[in-house]
Amino acid sequence: MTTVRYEPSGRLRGSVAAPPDKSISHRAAIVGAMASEPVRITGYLDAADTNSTLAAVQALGARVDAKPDEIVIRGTGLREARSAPHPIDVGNAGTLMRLLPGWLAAQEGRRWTLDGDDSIRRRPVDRIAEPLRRMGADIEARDGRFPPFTVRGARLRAIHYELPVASAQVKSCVLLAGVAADGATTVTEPAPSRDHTERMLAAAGVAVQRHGRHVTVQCADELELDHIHVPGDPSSAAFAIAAGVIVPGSRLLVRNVGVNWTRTGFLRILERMGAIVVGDLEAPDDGSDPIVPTSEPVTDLDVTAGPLAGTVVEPDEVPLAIDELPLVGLLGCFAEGETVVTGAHELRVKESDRIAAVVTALNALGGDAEATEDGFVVRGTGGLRGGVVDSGGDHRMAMLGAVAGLASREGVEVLDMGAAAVSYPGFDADVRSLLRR
Ligand SMILES: O=C(O)C1=C[C@@H](OP(=O)(O)O)[C@@H](O)[C@H](O)C1
Ligand SMILES: C=C(OP(=O)(O)O)C(=O)O
Repeated sequence: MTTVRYEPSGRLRGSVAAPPDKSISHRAAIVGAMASEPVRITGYLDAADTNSTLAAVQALGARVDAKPDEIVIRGTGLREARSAPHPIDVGNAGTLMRLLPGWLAAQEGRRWTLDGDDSIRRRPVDRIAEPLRRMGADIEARDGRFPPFTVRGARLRAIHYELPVASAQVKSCVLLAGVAADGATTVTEPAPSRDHTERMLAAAGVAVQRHGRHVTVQCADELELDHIHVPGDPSSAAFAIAAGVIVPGSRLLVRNVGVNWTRTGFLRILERMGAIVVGDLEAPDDGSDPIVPTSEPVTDLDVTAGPLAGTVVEPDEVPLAIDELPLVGLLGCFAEGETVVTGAHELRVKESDRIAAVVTALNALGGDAEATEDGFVVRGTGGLRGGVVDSGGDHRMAMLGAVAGLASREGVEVLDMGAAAVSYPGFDADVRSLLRR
């Protein structure tokens, strides 16, 4: 376990490029494996989670050629995934665990087991088992809910599925299964969540339409796309942005940040808190236009430190900022008044229970945070003293601890900082490049 200490940094200056997007990389590898012709992927994320996805699609018969600046995947086609003699290891990656079964469910007469690390074994899969069973596949999970679990493929029927929770992973699983089912599959979301799967399927020639909260995919014979470019990850960029906002005197450029509006909830929350972050964001879509975009916009963000005010994050905003909510808690310690996150019960089933983890970490550093059933309340205390944060193996908690250290009065020691490699292996080097030399 790597322990790393982050000292109070003084103002941050310079520029960093956002690392490639984890969500889009997972999807690119899976869609590449589902395609019949080779798919070239540029900007693929080289991190633990997305490497698990490359290994998984190889185990299913896709060929992966990794070159220094691109990956070429020669897929098996929509309905030809190969049987695997061993369980597929999803490692720590919830997105892989919940998206891949959508494709596997459509493989008639074949069966796979999926398993992962200790954290993954605590994360529920009944949320994908239910719709996939309704489509005709069979899923058996430990205690009915947890990995390891098996997926038995079948000839799938199209369904209309109303998501009980706003989850892009469950939506994507059903849409991927829908592409290979008979007919048109519709998913209804309680609130919009990231739409990378819809955009990528539309780019691959699948008929995808959105009507308000409903997304419909028509079945297809094959996916056709020859190139996918992965933009920078706004969830990873959020750590540098947060540091730039709370370390007094900072001014940073965070380059190549994906700004698909379904990922920029954190930037809108920051704006309400009074932060100065300037860039060319995609405008939110009100759901009235059925056409799904096929591209992923990017921008450079210019970040300046300044005073912050507390805010309330409402349930509908949660899916649009889900992985950044721990950082909203951290920012709350530096803001005037109260910062409240509501409707975020889902945080309890991430790599760790992120409601408990955030509250424990912030209080250990001298903050004033309280857990609620579905979120937290943080009272601004004018900053943080410092201390020790245990990441508990959760990459986002590790990086939160590091940012807290830079902005603290006495520094922060992060236990198991190595967890950052799940999504952002270059995090420590990027942060240190912003320190005054
Ligand atoms: O679809 C995705 O790529 C993701 C969706 C979110 O999970 P949920 O769908 O469980 O909210 C998010 O927390 C995760 O990091 C990635
Ligand atoms: C929750 C996350 O990812 P996953 O669900 O893919 O493990 C995350 O990256 O914060």
